[in-house]
Amino acid sequence: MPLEKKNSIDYVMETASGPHFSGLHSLTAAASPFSDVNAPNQPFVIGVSGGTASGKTTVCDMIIQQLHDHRVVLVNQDSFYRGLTAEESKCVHKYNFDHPDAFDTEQLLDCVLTLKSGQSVQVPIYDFKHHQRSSDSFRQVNASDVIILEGILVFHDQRVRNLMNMKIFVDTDADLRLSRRIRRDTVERGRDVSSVLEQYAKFVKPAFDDFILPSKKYADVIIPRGGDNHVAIDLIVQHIQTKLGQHDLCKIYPNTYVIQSTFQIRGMHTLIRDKEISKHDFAFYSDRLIRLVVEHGLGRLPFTEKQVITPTGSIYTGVDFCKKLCGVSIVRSGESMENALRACCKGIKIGKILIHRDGDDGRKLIYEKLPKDISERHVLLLDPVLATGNSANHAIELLIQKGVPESHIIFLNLISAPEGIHCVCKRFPSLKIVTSEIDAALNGEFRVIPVKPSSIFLSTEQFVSLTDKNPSSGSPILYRTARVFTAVSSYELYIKRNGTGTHLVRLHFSPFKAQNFNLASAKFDVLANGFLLLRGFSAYNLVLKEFLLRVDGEVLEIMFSPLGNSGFAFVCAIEVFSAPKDFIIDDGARLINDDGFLVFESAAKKAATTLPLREF
Ligand SMILES: Nc1ncnc2c1ncn2[C@@H]1O[C@H](COP(=O)(O)OP(=O)(O)O)[C@@H](O)[C@H]1O
Ligand SMILES: O=c1ccn([C@@H]2O[C@H](COP(=O)(O)O)[C@@H](O)[C@H]2O)c(=O)[nH]1
Repeated sequence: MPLEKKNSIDYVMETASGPHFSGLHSLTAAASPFSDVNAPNQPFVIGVSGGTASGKTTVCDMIIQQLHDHRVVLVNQDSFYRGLTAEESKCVHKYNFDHPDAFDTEQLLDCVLTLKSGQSVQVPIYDFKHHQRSSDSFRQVNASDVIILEGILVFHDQRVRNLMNMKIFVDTDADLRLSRRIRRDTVERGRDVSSVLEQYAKFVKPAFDDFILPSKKYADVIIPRGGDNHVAIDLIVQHIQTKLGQHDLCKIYPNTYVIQSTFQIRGMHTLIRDKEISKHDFAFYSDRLIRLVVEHGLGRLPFTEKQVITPTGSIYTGVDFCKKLCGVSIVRSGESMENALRACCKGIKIGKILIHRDGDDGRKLIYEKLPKDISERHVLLLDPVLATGNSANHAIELLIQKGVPESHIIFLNLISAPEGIHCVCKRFPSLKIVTSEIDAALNGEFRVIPVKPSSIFLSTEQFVSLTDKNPSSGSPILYRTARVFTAVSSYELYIKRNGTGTHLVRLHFSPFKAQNFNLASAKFDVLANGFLLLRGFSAYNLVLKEFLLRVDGEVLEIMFSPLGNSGFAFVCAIEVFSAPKDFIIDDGARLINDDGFLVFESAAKKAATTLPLREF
């Protein structure tokens, strides 16, 4: 069959037999071919060592402060002091706290390995005054992006060193360290100066020379003057941020860009993923996130240099935006990104692609409405969730068939799954993907649907609201207004959480004349979640149409598609009622007619129109 025919709306609608899914399909982790990349990102482990009172804790605090947009946990080697036995406690001044054996290194190893595996741990609490661990309390340390392991001997054991991605040695003058130690131990640890000096001479200094200083060679970075060295700390933080900001997939596919994560962005993601979020907040925060993605995507467009004269008469050399641009949303969910795109690019042209699954064999049908000159434009392809990537690939293929160079396509997502990134980037290496978060992987429970769950959401701005100025007497108010759509437009109705079930859709059409529109001359198709409800429909009188259809999910999309010369569609009112789940008998429904009866199989997967009541 010629492609033209295959892509025609008629063909799509004729052959449509199942509901449309937005491309978000669940895969079990086991089924995923990308298990290596899907494994949760390993935390970045930083080891910080140095002599006593060198400023290790101070440096760690400064790093944590600057890494404010990441989850960072600090693990102190001190927490793993074994604690003294009753016998040892009696002559504490003979105990060497600076020898590697003073620590339970096996427990420390376990702790870091557990945190690296993404689990939380209970870290012991050590009391320096009594040289004991607390017997009944622990500090809960949660899994995080960065683990900082700090202590005088954290570089001593090779197994601990091997867990570190970065090793920092804080190098502070010995005299300064001693003076700090005297002050700290007398003020904070209840010691007297002579015992501090005695311990220092007997254990602390020799252990520094024997174990700590020799471990300096393992350091990747040496920070002279500890916390006073702001330049070194800034450089370290920048390096960590680069490492963290770069998702593994961005290293594999350099054309994948994840917008820089901040607490604000993580906070917004936390909100929109919270099943308790209100509709209003969901719409507000997802829109904020989408705008960030759109702005980032626009930043990936080519630009030309431009000079302007400022009000003070000087020349400002800047850049000029790329003008040949358009948005294309993958219907249905992509439309939720259109407003953000319009807010950023005034008057931008927006096209639509509907990917329609044809049966269960994976075949797809495509309906499109794209700007005629799309081949000359850079395309921002919109779909908030990149899941398996199948729908995206169909949409991209279509754009390329329309003459858009692959490198002129920027695919914007709110949330991307690794499967989707692999699927799209492997096939289209020159295209760019911009996303605000890459999820761990798709799994059975992963069903983020970032469409705006407002009770009803109109996806277009190309509509006109009409009012009948001369209504016939007694005409209900419902029929005195209408919405006219001059382009493919859809309403998204958020039904309820997991609204799977049968719904009655009622459409009201009352043709009147207003402004330059004669509603009786409108000719259009109406689709609901991909089902063709009305084909080539015109309303010459007041018409009420009812349909029963099953909705799998939370969103019911009703789409109006103007046809032929009329160039517009209209509707006066839409009503949706929920029916009991088993309202339509799935198998065995029969239509009795003169020739016998017709048996319907999988009736619930089809749309049914109700028949007008007649008087006999
Ligand atoms: N740059 C600095 N200037 C002044 N005091 C400092 C500085 N760095 C650390 N200190 C002080 O020295 C003591 C030991 O510092 P700390 O960071 O706890 O070292 P460590 O963790 O290496 O034992 C603390 O009392 C701290 O306030
Ligand atoms: O019960 C204890 C345990 C340890 N110490 C001393 O503490 C330092 C290590 O901590 P820093 O914060 O790195 O200075 C070590 O030199 C031990 O001597 C102690 O005095 N009593």
